[in-house]
Amino acid sequence: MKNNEFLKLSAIELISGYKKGSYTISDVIETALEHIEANERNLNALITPMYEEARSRAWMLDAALSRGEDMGPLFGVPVVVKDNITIDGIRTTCGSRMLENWIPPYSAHVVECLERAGAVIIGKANMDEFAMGSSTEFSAFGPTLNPWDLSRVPGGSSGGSAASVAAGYAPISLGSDTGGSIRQPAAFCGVYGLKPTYGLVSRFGLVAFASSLDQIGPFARNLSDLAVVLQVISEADTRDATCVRKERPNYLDFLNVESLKGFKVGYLSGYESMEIDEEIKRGVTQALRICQDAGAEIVEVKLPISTRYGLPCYYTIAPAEASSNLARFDGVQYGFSVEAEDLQDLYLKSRGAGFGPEVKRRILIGTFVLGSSRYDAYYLQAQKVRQLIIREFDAAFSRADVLLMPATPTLPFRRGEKMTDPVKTYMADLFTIPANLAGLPGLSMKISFSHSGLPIGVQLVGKKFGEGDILKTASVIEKVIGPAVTTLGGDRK
Ligand SMILES: NC(=O)C[C@H](N)C(=O)O
Repeated sequence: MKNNEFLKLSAIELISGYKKGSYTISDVIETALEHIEANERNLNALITPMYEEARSRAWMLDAALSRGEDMGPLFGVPVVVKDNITIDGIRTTCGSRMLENWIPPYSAHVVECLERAGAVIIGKANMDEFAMGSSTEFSAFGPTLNPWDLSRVPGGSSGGSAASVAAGYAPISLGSDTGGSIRQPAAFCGVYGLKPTYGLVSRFGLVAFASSLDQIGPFARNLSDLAVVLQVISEADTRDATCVRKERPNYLDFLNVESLKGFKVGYLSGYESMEIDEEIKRGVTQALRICQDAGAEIVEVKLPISTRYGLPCYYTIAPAEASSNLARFDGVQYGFSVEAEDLQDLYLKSRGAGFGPEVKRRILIGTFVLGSSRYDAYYLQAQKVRQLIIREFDAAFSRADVLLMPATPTLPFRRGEKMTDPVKTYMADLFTIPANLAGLPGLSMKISFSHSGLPIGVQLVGKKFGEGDILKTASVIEKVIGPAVTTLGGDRK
């Protein structure tokens, strides 16, 4: 096998090659690291590549393999982890100057799970600062570019995680999604990205942005890999009080279904009149047709409150929570500090120099809506709208098992295009935010490529803990359109 071929393999294919002795884990990791080194100058998908750690872990796993030890479900598989998820001893920057030199003394629950499963973490992915943004242009470490077109953004905030999987750095990666940060970059980079149900995956070790919305989830290039990672990281954990104790199903059981007979797919109507890219609308229609051909009943669903008020509701609640969560970065803790005259001056100067423009904007908005004279008019009102959105989804799920809709209103946009107008950037989350507000799982997947060669994504939203329904529907679609591909000479179809 030519070395580059390793980079196109799925996690499951890699493991089967190790088992057969076709190549070693060190061969694969070395190839991935060389590929990263050759491409990072263009792509900038990683803030911290972990060359030495990955090499020694690969060596250790090869030795374990030769001793015939048990292989976990991600044995020897290269993985990239978003840089707001802690790894013991590896700096975790959150894309911010504020944490530029912060080395956490503990690993996130999901990282422990990955390591127990045998994964080899090869780098920490670039991201919008503190996960605030939709283009990865708000990283203090420079923007990540879209591997399908370097003049365009990869989406955000988990742009580095999505770009890594699309560019063949690793078959899987982890991101976090507060308002679309997994699903929107997955759509822009043409890969799978899943935001699990709120409470399915422990956030222990995830640096908090908006705690009532944040969830960690996987990126992959095919559904089997995605299901394996979900299985591995969704292990219950008492260190996150929101992580549910209920038993998780075997997510692989939902794949390889032949038919959707007796299953109802909700088609989100009413958005056609909005400013949505025509090719994305056609992508949704194509996905619906595949479901229908597989025997699903297509029912019309309306979400008028979510589509109209989801965005302002999110951009009130998320900044409010962020302004509180980010209060801990005060110039005293976490290492970042600036010379100052007194304590007040230290706060002002450290926060002034440590945070970038979008984070400052969110803190200002959050502090504003929580002010005692404005709390009722903004924050409380947004909480009421959130309840209405939850009820609206409950009604929709009394008619349908899953909902199918666009992942984003536009194809990947050009670098710099939306930097001067934050509201334009916020619009990128139009279709992803409602699932966060209602705590529901959502998957974004590539359905095809546009005439200009850019990936087109669609989104499936499920009931609470309905990841299985999503995987089942997506697997029927994958069977027709094939898995996602890397930019390494894969067919764009
Ligand atoms: N964090 C997210 O899920 C992304 C969202 N675009 C935001 O900036 O809040």
